[in-house]
Amino acid sequence: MTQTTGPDVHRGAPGGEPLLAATGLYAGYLPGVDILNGCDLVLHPGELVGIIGPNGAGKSTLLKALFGLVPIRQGTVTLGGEEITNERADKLVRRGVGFVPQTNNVFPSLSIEENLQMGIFQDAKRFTERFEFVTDIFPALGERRRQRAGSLSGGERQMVAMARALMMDPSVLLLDEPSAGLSPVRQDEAFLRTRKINKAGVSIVIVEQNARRCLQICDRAYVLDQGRNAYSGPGRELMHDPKVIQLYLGTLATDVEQAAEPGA
Ligand SMILES: Nc1ncnc2c1ncn2[C@@H]1O[C@H](COP(=O)(O)OP(=O)(O)OP(=O)(O)O)[C@@H](O)[C@H]1O
Repeated sequence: MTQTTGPDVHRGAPGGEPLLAATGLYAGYLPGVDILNGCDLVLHPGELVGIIGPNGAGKSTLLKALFGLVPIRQGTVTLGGEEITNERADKLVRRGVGFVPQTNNVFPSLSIEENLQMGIFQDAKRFTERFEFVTDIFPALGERRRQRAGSLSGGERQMVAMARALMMDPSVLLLDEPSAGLSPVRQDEAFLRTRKINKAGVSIVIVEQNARRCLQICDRAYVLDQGRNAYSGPGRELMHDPKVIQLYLGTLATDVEQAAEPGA
C-alpha cells in the first residue's frame, strides 16, 4: 500500500538525516490562495527523488518554493539540518542548492562558455576546475564552448542549463521538467543526463510530467495532488501500484511495462 498517511509520507526513504527536508509547506503566488496545502518532502544524500502528479498539482510551485521563488506561508525547509525557509535564491546557490527552470534557462546571446561563467560568477576563481568537471560529464559542451546558446537545440539548451547549475558545485539540484518540449529520443537523453549527474554525486529533486519515465529513473517519488502528498514510495513500486496507475499514469504505463518484460 503506497498511500501516504502520517509518518508513512516518506515511505522507502533511507534512514539518517535528510539533506533537504520540507515539512508542512503552505505556499502560493496570490494573497490568500495556497497552491501547496501542507506537503512534505525529504531528499537524502545521493538520492534521486521525483515529483509527479496531474497538471496544476503544484509540482513546479513546490520546487520554486524550495528555491525561495514562491513565498512559503507555513511550514519549514531545512538543508543539512539548518533552516532555509524563504531564503533568497542567490543565497541558496551559495549554500549548495542549484535550480534549473523549465523555460528561459539559458542566455541565448552568450556562448556556452559564457553561460557557464554566469553560473559561477559568485565564485569566479573556480571556473576552470568546475568547467572541467561539467565538460567531463557533458563533453559536447567543451567541444562547442564558443557556440552561441541561442543557436542550440532544445535538448542542448537543457544540457547547458543543467551544466550551468552544476558550476557552483551544488549538493542538491532542483530540476523542473527537464524533458518538457523535447522529442521522445531527446527526452530519453534528458533522463539519462539526470541519472549521470546523480551518479556523479549530486542529490536531485526532479519534477516531471513524463511520470512513467520519471518513476523508472528515480529512487523514490512523491505523487502530489492539489498541493498535498497523495502517494509516495520507491519509483518502480509506484509504477506498478494499481491506484497510482489508475489515477496518474493511465493504462499506457502497464502496457509499456508488460511489453518490456520477457515472456509477457
Ligand atoms: N506565477 C503564477 N501566478 C499565479 N498562479 C500561478 C503561477 N504559476 C502557477 N500558478 C498556479 O499554480 C497552480 C499550480 O501550478 P504548477 O505550475 O505548480 O503546477 P504543476 O503541477 O507543475 O503543473 P504542470 O504539470 O501542468 O506543469 C496552477 O493552478 C497555476 O495556475
